[in-house]
Amino acid sequence: MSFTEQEKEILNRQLPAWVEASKVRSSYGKTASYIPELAKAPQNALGIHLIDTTGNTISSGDCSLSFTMQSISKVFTLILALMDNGEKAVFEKVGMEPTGDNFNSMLKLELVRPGIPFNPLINAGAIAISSLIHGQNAAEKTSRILSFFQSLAGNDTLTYDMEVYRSESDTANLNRSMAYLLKDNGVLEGQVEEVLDVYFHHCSIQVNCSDLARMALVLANNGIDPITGASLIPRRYVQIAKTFMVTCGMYNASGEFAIQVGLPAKSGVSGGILTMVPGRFGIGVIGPALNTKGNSIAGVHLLETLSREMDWSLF
Ligand SMILES: NC(=O)CC[C@H](N)C(=O)O
Repeated sequence: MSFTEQEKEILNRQLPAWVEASKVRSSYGKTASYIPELAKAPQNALGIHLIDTTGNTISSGDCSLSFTMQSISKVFTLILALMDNGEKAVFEKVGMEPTGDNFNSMLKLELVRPGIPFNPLINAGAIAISSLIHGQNAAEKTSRILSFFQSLAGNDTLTYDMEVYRSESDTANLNRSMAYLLKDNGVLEGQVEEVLDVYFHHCSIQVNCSDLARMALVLANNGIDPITGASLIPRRYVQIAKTFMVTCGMYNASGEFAIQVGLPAKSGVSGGILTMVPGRFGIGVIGPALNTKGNSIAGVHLLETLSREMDWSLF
């Protein structure tokens, strides 16, 4: 369904002011620095792009900014792993529950038996998912992921930011230790370093807000790209992905986000957020300064405003 005349009128009139008001929040956050390359992002940027099912778009702020998908990619590698292996095989390796811990925590891998990651959207779970992607070797798996993302974004120029890839790969001591623990627990298939290479590659796929919005639109439309009519994801797997986005997509701030915004969403440490109004719009947001939970501080504020003013909460 297209933007209504009233929605268009309100968004065109108010969105720039809402973006400006949320931008101010950036000074209370910080760009991620544990991946050194990410610290170079413009701290005060904020942009948003919306697309409806007939292809109308509305955008405001710093929408031309490119950034890496980071954890947002986990939604789509989960979907590809489901398409490759089916539900049963995937959920033998990862659980379905939120952790309440930080996204890169390995605490529960030792505390709870069996030592499988709680869900596919935390780092441990996404690394396990990377090992389930079909392909002869890391290069083939990586290129299958990239082509899948290109088709979802309707953009065959999507590629990796190799600086960010190298920066993460060179400094990923925590993810590396987690991956070796998973291997020891019998969760990871294949060679640990190969699995990590696939994971670092998909985290470093470079996008802008309009790519995210278009990918979100496919989820909002239950797996069919409404612009081309192509059926890209089985509906059941979209349902699984959207449910995880509500329960775990904003890490251990997912409950608060569900109350304040009430939309399925996934954030990444580059400051991107992919969200949607199901059946209606895909939405991409970028705001590199993060809050203490690792979510874009200005981006979350902007989505809270939009949801409240436009009455978009699903709940
Ligand atoms: N929260 C995130 O976006 C984390 C992704 C990042 N590549 C990491 O593994 O640490």
